[in-house]
Amino acid sequence: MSWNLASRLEADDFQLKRGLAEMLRGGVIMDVTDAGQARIAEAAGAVAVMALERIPADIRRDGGVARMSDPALIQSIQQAVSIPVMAKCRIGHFAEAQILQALAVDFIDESEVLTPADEEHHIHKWDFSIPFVCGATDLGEALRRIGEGAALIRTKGEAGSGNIVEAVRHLRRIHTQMRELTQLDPGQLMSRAKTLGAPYELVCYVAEQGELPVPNFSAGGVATPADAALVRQLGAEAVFVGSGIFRSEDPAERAAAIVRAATHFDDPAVLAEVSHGLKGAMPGLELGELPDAQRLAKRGW
Ligand SMILES: O=C(CO)[C@H](O)[C@H](O)COP(=O)(O)O
Repeated sequence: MSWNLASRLEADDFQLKRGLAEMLRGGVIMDVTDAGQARIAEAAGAVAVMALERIPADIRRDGGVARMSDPALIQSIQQAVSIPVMAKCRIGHFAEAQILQALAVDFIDESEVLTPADEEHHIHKWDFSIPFVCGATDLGEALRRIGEGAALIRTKGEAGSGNIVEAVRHLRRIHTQMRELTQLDPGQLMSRAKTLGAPYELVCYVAEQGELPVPNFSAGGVATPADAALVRQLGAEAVFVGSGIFRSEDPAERAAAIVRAATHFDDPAVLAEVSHGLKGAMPGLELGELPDAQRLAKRGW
């Protein structure tokens, strides 16, 4: 295989992975912890589910080490639904990723929601035939993950918080940084690659195209239909939702409402209709006083 990044991104196998990510555009990917929840998600119109043992709010509450889910759980969810099934491995835990690949999940999420296994290295994702999704809080982090082979980026937000503020921060930051790149002279791009800590070829790509070479979704803290509409209007091409659905008082209704909101994100009349009469949203966390050690978005680099 060529080590040239541009030719790797253009290769058929990467194009296929990216195409799978593009098929999820406009939709909602829901965290589910059992087959019953997966069926609720599918019936509500989710484009994919993320199989995991605990939703992020419960991982946050329980503390301790959070690892890849039991394969039996993942397989029971694969059998329950016909939509794509994603599953998470720990950052840098390539052996968990190998297991998920053997289970033929549709996407592997190298996720900060689980406890990192390696604080220095993320997985070399080019080694895998299954596409990876990775989180990012800024453009440099997004381009580093793509440089390692990620076919889909999601802004991290602050998973399990029920608070949209970090998702908004990360989306705005990435879009601002991409716009800035398009204004630079070619002679300024190497210097910018250095400050971003990002591969030069990918910095040049964004400067020319004004966008990432893979889709960018949003995750972390979506709790209401309006939250989903907000991140879509800020440029997220699809939305991951976990705790906001299954920690609310009305998971099935809320799931369907969030799907409609993600689709009709720029139609306030539809947003008013789907927001009407829902029961209680998940309780949210005020993040201002949350110490860094409890911030999942700080995991990875
Ligand atoms: O973990 C995820 C991505 O890796 C989740 O899909 C997402 O971040 C869920 O966050 P929340 O529970 O706040 O909706």
